Amino acid sequence: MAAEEAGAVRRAPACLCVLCGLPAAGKSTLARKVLSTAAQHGWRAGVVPYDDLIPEDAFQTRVVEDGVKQQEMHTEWKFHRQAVLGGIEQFLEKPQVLTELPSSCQIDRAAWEQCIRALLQPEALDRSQAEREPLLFLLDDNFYYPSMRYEVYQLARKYSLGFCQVYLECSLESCISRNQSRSEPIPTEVILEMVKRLEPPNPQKNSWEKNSISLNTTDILSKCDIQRVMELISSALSNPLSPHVDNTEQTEADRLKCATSVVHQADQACRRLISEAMKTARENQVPPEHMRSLATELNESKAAFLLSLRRQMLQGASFTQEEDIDVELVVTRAVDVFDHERKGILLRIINENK
Ligand SMILES: Nc1ncnc2c1ncn2[C@@H]1O[C@H](COP(=O)(O)OP(=O)(O)OP(=O)(O)O)[C@@H](O)[C@H]1O
Repeated sequence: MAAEEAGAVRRAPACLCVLCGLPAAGKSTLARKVLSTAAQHGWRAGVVPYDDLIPEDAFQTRVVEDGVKQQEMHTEWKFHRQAVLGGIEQFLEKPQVLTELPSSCQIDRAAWEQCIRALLQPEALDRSQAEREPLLFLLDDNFYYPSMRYEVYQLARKYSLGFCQVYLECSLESCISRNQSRSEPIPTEVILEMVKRLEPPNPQKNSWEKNSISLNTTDILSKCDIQRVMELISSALSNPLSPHVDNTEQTEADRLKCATSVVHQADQACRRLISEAMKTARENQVPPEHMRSLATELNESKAAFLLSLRRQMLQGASFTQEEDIDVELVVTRAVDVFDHERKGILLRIINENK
C-alpha cells in the first residue's frame, strides 16, 4: 500500500513470449494450445499474430532489377514490427485506451482488437481480481534474426517484464508439405529463403537469449511439450528482467549494432555496383531476357554475400564499441569480394551474348 501511495502502483506480472520458427512450423497451433492452458490457470493471455496484424504487401519479397523495391519492403516491414511492439507498449501503459493505435500506423485494427480483447477478460466477474492475474503475450512471427527478437527483449526490459523464447524446430520437408496443404500457401521460395537466414536462439552466444527452449514440431505436440512451455513462461513471469544493462549484454548489443551497420552500408554499396553492372550490360546490348537473369544472379550473389558478412561480423568480432573498428574500411574490404564476383557474372553474360 505504501508503495502504491508513493506512486509505484504494482503491476500484475507480465511476460513476452517469442514464438520463433519457419513458416508452417506450428507456431499458431502451439499458441492456441498455450492459450487454452493459460486460461485454465486464470491468466490473461493473448496471441500477437504478426501475419494478421501487418499488411500483406510488407511481407512480399520480390527480386527486381535494381533491388530498390526489396529494400523498401524490408524497411517497411521493420516499421510495422516496431508498430506492433508500440501497440503492446501502449497497452502496458494504458490498457483502457488499447484500441486507439496511432493514426499513422497501418496495423490491422480488427486483428489488434481481437488480440487485445482476450487480455481484458471482459467476461470476468471481478474486474479488479482479473487485473491482478498474470498477463501473457505470445508473439507469433518467424523472428529469424536475433535483432528482431532483441527488439522484444528490450521492450520486456524497459517494463520489467518476463521474457522467454520458444524455437519451433521443424524439418524443412514438413514445413513445405504443411504449407502446401494450407488453403493459401506462401511460395516455397519464401520458406527456402528463410532457412538461409534463420538464426535460432543461441544462449551461448547471446546471454539475453538464455530463457529459450527448442521444441521439435516435426512430430505432433505432446502434453509434455506444452508443459515445458508453461514452465518456461511461469519461470519468466517469476523472474522479470531488470531495466539495468550489464556489461556482457552491452557488448553483445554493440556487436549487433555494429554488424547491422556494416551490413547496411555494404548493402548500399552492392546496390550501386549492381546498378552499374546493369548499365554496362545495357550498353553492351545484352537482350532483355538475359538482363533479367543477370539481375537475378547479381541479387542472389549479393544476398549470399551479405548473409555471410553478417555471420562473420557476429561471430568473429572482438570489439566492444562501434568506434573501435573502422566501419568504412571493413565495408570497403568486404565489398571488394562481392565486386570480384559481380565482374565475373557480368563478363560471362556479356561474352555469352557477343
Ligand atoms: N506439431 C505438428 N504436427 C503436425 N502438424 C502440425 C503441427 N503443428 C502444426 N501443424 C499443422 O501445420 C500447419 C501449419 O501450422 P501453423 O499454422 O500452426 O504454422 P505457423 O508456424 O503458425 O505458420 P505461419 O508462420 O506460416 O503462420 C497447420 O495445418 C497445422 O495443423
